[in-house]
Amino acid sequence: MIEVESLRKSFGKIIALDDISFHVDEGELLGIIGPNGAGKTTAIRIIACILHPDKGKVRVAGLDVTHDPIKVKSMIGYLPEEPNLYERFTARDLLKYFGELYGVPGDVLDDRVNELLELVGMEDRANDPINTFSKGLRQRIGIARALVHDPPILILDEPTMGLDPATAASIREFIRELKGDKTMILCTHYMEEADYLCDRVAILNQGRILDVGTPRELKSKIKGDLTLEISLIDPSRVDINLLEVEGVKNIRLDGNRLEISFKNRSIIPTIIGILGENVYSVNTRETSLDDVFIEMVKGS
Ligand SMILES: Nc1ncnc2c1ncn2[C@@H]1O[C@H](COP(=O)(O)OP(=O)(O)OP(=O)(O)O)[C@@H](O)[C@H]1O
Repeated sequence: MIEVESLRKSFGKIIALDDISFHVDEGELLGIIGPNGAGKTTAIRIIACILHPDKGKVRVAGLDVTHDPIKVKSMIGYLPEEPNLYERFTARDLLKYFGELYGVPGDVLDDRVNELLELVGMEDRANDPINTFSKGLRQRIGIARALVHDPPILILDEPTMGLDPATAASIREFIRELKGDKTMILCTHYMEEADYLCDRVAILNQGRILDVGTPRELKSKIKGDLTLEISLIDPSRVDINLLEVEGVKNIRLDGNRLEISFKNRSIIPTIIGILGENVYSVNTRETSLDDVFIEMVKGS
């Protein structure tokens, strides 16, 4: 549905995107994760026809974004990082205004607006002006605005940034409910969010894609499926070479904290045996996308 090929974009001397390629299949939710300034927003703004690329190609449903920007825009709903909403409009009027702008026929517009207000749980605030809304309500109305022309594609830039945990969770559930119906791109700094929602995740750093895969593939490739967190009594007595037994995928020693990742829990007794009485405490946890992100960005 979306094909990005050898995309480049610079702002003066800053190379924001340095030859990136990826695709999003129809009905898929692709996450883009990366540190600040990695180029995430630049990439999605080019796909949404807000920025022009310097080089490379982006096709949306077979249409080239530089040749057919109007048609492409009509297929995309875009929630920017900070949606610029018309403050004095009521929620209902804002949605009607954008519906008209996108050419939603008058006879279906009222129903569509009511449906969207219900979908984002804002029927009771429909007639209140935007400037009375909290950040969470603004995000909800921003998402409703992005959906007003019923686009097949939804692009969300940090939809839960700065929201309290309960509101963030309800927005995540909302995105999850749209899965399959819409082709989606989600930029996020929250690794758990990417893990929970995304079919595949692209890791972007300094304008380059480090890897793309399902959260499971990425975790397994980098770290194995389990991580042993060991608190040591005397880190200077640890010989890392001895711990590199078969099945161990990654070892990190930081102060008195030792992290060892592996695929199969059967090697745990071997490792504990090697460390012997130097072990103060042990904890086992599943490898997270956070681990993958830190490891990849550190090594790039
Ligand atoms: N309009 C602009 N003018 C100049 N530099 C820009 C502009 N937009 C982005 N950049 C630069 O391009 C690089 C990529 O920025 P971008 O906003 O795409 O990153 P990001 O991954 O979305 O970051 P964040 O996670 O902080 O939102 C950064 O170095 C940024 O400063």
